[in-house]
Amino acid sequence: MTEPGAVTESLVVPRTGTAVIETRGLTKRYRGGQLAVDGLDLSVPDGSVFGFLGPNGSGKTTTIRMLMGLIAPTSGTARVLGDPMPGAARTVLPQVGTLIEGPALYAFLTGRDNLVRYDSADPAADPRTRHARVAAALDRVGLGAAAGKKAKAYSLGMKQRLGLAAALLQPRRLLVLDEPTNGLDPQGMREIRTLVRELAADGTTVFLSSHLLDEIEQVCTHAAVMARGRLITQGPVADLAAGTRGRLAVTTPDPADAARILKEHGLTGVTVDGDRVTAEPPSREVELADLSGALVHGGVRVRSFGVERASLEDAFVALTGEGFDVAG
Ligand SMILES: Nc1ncnc2c1ncn2[C@@H]1O[C@H](COP(=O)(O)OP(=O)(O)OP(=O)(O)O)[C@@H](O)[C@H]1O
Repeated sequence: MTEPGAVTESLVVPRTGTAVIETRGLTKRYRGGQLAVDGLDLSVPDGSVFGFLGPNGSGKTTTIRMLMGLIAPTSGTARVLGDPMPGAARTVLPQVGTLIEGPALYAFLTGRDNLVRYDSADPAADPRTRHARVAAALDRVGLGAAAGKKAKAYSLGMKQRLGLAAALLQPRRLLVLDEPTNGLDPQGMREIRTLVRELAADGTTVFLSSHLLDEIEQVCTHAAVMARGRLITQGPVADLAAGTRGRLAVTTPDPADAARILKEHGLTGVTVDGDRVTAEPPSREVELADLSGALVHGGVRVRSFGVERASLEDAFVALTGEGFDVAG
């Protein structure tokens, strides 16, 4: 006989497929006339690590400001955790942890006292649990041992983690992080990325903006790609590049000869980087065998030969016709 409890449990439907952030035609034109965000339809699935990717100036920060109710859209709508923004800001924002434009820290206070002060400014925060919550948040971001140090002695990466700890003082359904690794050294970047993965594994949806393609590929399950205020594409990261063909790559100690032969066979976009020669792949699969044959006949010693999996960068270039300008 089935226990009633077991039956009930099997009926619990996980919250999947719902959008934590949803925008329709979201548009922002600044007073000077600048169209910063243009008709954005964004859908951020529950439980995703969602990368909001675009070169500098593509409208990411403006979008985040609208999502958080900090500025009003010119037109269109935004829903966060199912409720309209900015209308429902008072009920929505307490469920959202944010790290936008770097944490505001008091340099002469310790990391711990910064968090105590931050928590005290939150009217909804229970002072009786304050010290326990502060300690837990510091541990969560790996700052337990440095909690007694003044914030001015923290590295940039530690300051950023302290900002994240502030966002984690309350249980959150959604974390919104604007360029969380900006300005950090590789070690600091790794720490933040690891932390983001851990937070997501705990079930928190993470929405993070970045102008770093490899960061999105490393950390995110889903992404939206912006260029000049418009959404180029969105979806699972694995699918975004799937529609794009990767490049033909040849590794060889004879790169100049290899490049010449590829060009002679009509290949375009041939570039040489050390012992690596890449090109736009030929349009028909059968030509690949002819090409490798031609290289060998031409005396090129081939170490490796093949069409590589397309990266998000390849997809961006294919979709926009522009290079992904990280320097912005
Ligand atoms: N307050 C403002 N008034 C007028 N124009 C603005 C304002 N804020 C941003 N812009 C312009 O809107 C466009 C989008 O800027 P936004 O900051 O949203 O882009 P971004 O993708 O976040 O880039 P970044 O990473 O450099 O902040 C840019 O052309 C920018 O110059």
